[in-house]
Amino acid sequence: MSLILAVNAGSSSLKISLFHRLPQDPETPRLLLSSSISSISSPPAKFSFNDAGTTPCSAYNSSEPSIHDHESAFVHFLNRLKEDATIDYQEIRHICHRVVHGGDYTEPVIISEQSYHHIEKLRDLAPLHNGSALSVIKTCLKALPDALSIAFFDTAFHKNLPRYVSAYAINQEVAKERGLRKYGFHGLSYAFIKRAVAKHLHKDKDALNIIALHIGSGASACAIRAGQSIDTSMGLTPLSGLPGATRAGDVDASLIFHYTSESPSQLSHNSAIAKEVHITKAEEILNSQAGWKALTGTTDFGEITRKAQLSAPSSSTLDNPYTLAFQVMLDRVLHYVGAYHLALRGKVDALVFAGGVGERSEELRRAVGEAVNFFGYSAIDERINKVVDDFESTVVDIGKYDGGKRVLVCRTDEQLEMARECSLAEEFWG
Ligand SMILES: Nc1ncnc2c1ncn2[C@@H]1O[C@H](COP(=O)(O)OP(=O)(O)O)[C@@H](O)[C@H]1O
Ligand SMILES: CC(=O)OP(=O)(O)O
Ligand SMILES: [Mg+2]
Repeated sequence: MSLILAVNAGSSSLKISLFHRLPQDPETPRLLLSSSISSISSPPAKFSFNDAGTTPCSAYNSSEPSIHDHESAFVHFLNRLKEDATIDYQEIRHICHRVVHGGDYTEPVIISEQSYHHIEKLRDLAPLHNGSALSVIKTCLKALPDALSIAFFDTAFHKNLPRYVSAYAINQEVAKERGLRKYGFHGLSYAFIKRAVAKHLHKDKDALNIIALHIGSGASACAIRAGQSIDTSMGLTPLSGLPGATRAGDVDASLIFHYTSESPSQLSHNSAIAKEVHITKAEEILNSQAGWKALTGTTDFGEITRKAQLSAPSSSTLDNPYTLAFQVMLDRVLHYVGAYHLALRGKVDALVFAGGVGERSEELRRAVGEAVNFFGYSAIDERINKVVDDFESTVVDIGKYDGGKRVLVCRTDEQLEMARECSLAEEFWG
């Protein structure tokens, strides 16, 4: 039996799936089990382990205060896997690792000393991700030495961004020398979404035009034309664009120099108020002390929608921090949907919601749906929007059949995307 383990180190979670590769059908690896550790950045972490191979499928859930980072999360998973009587973990031949920043690497690579160092060098450009992925890779090399570790990059999907989209308006010699350009992220998710939506719409995936929203702890939007990413909201790092659970998203780049602990009255008496801010401090503030968490105190977008007043916002309802956080998110999402609608010249097959929030927040989908209706998207069918979780299919159509462009929810699966690519190229990996 040839097993493929796929590991996805997200900013707040570690998602792991184990697949069986069938040589007669390499395109469709069969899921044997899946596990997830969520809320890693807001402990206690939640651990789940679902054995899809047993009938009925057995599920185990627990709260794990001992898990404090991605490495301890992975070790916890491995210990649980070793106890599983139905699986022989020694049969794992390939381990696929989602690595968010690949820099100039645009294809998956086998982990070697050279590729490991390449990923390590990019650590600062994905501070919530590359280091965590490397800690899991290191654990795998030690714990499963006979399996081949392969890195799959989020950035790869955006490799053909037009130069005028990827270029920042800065000195291009410096930009080239230091690799300062838009890379874009969530690429494994967008690759999965592209295939799943094309199948759902019975369209050739290389003729598909969609606006995809991957909204989880990290959130981004992507304009896909003829199957290719032509713009995306994250940039040099996964910080820019939409706000996330702990990330600020787009802010005026000068803001960080003014983000000091001094009171406004002190500031107004100072002639020079901009401070020297160390880069690591700036990164920490914008990546880990911002986003919905900074606005409301919680990283859980579900809690935000439960506590927000969702009717039309007014100055009094916006005093409620949950309402403010919801409206900020909605405003930024609409900003990108509008821009990408134009980038695609209105030729859009579907608007697609994905990611932990996109797949679960009926409220955000409803609010976005209402706003984009005049662009010719179908009105949201509330009977479906409210019960998306009850559907088993990968793609759920939440738009009414009123002749408009489709509005879809896609249960994205970065682990399956990697396992599929790995399985198709097994001979190449050896
Ligand atoms: N019922 C829900 N409604 C809205 N948001 C939810 C719900 N459940 C989870 N979420 C959000 O999903 C996010 C996790 O998304 P996910 O894509 O799994 O994360 P990651 O970015 O770590 O991969 C959490 O930050 C949480 O805010
Ligand atoms: C790129 C990124 O932000 O990923 P995630 O949403 O999984 O943290
Ligand atoms: Mg994720």
